[in-house]
Amino acid sequence: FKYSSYNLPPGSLGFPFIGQSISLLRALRSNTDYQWYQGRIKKYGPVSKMWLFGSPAVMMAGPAANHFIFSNKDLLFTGTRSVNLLTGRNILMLSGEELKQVRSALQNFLSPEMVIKYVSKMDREVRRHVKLNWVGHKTVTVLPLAKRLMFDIICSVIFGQEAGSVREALATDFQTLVKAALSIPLKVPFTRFSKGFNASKRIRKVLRGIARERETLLQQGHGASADDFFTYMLASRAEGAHLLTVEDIVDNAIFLLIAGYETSSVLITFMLWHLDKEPEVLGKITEEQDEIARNKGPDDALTWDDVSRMKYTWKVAMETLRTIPPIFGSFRTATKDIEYQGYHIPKGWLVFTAQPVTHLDANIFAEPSKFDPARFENNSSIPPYCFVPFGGGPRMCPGNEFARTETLVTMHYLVMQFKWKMCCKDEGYKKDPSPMPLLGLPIELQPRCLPENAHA
Ligand code: HEM
Repeated sequence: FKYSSYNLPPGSLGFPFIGQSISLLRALRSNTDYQWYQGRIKKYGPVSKMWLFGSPAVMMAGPAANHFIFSNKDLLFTGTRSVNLLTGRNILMLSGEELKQVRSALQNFLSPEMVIKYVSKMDREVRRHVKLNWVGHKTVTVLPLAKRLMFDIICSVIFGQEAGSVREALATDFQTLVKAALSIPLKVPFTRFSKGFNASKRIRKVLRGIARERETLLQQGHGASADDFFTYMLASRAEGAHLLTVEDIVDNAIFLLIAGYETSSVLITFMLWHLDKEPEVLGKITEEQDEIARNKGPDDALTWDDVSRMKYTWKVAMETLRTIPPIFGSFRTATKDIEYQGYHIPKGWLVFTAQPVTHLDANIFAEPSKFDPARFENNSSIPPYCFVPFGGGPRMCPGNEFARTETLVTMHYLVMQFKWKMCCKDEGYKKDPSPMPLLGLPIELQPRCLPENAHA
């Protein structure tokens, strides 16, 4: 009734607050989400309305919808209530001048010029992990190991020299926090949410302490050589680049730590999952990595130049991101009434687009279910807004170069040192909502005979 003068998109809103949430979450869990989106598109067309996650929502599909969502200035990022309560005032919740300042600071901190400096830290962490958790083991379970590795890498960049002690203290709390992010925000003891909330308080206390310490060091003129996120943000504040308080810097550090390890660990896990089924692709990656190793001494760390030569390995990563994107969709909220393809979208409604709709469209990617890294041979043949694992437009993932580099460094050492076989050949996966192999991907490991002169 409220919208009687509006031309709302087709589709039923269903039960208020619940609507289609359970049905979408169920489809994600059973890995039939693509069929779920297609079912709606067939029934209502590429734009349709529903209730989702407590809000009236509009699902849009296709490259034009991706473009619209990524670039419309009246659509804002929104976290769920749980995410907002757990992670505080981070980049996802900001708008206007504050967003501009934070976005620019994070983008600079993760820019290619900075990532070049992080390669040696990544190399050190990957070698340490491989030695500790992989070498000498007959079987390992990939997902938890990849998560811990990616967490330690992002910690080494956020905390700098003190990363070791901080990450030991916080790793479990971060896992609890991430698990709570999609829970119902009930502060009742022993619920997922209240455990996450307590974890977030502990994390915030430790990070606040570190930030204050770095602030004092900077004021005393001792911070110049520090290379951690806190010093970087405090120094850029002193130069007038932003006005963030210590509390804001802590909130953004928490968000970076989460954003920085969940997604890339999924990518690494599914690269190994695909490679187990694709011996030819594995052969080509191995050739590329052997060639890089051949030109290095046994203890030489990988360099930016080495990473830049891993072109085929990155194509395999892109094909993995196309087939199993770590983030299934982009969500925004309309800050005022807007129009899309003749339909009205009222202020306050959620708008979302799902990546698989374009990633698995046969008109864009021929034989979409085939795993074929060669389709990325010529990137310009992929039309704009069709391959969007990192989103697009002004809010595109600023960590994409960081993710590319840590993924390639990790794949180098895994491919060089091991052959692997999935313990359960037909292990499938679910999305909860990030994709995860049903058993976490247990694999049998065998050390690989290295080519002559190769480093490891
Ligand atoms: C394979 C790995 C990754 C994937 C697939 C990925 C994907 C994404 C996507 C889809 C978005 C949201 C885009 C949107 O809705 O428009 C995003 C945002 C973001 N990502 Fe990533 N990401 C990855 C790794 C990383 C890493 C390693 C970092 C940090 C070190 C990072 C930091 C961020 C941040 C800060 C945002 C929010 C940007 C903003 O609000 O403007 N991501 N990412």
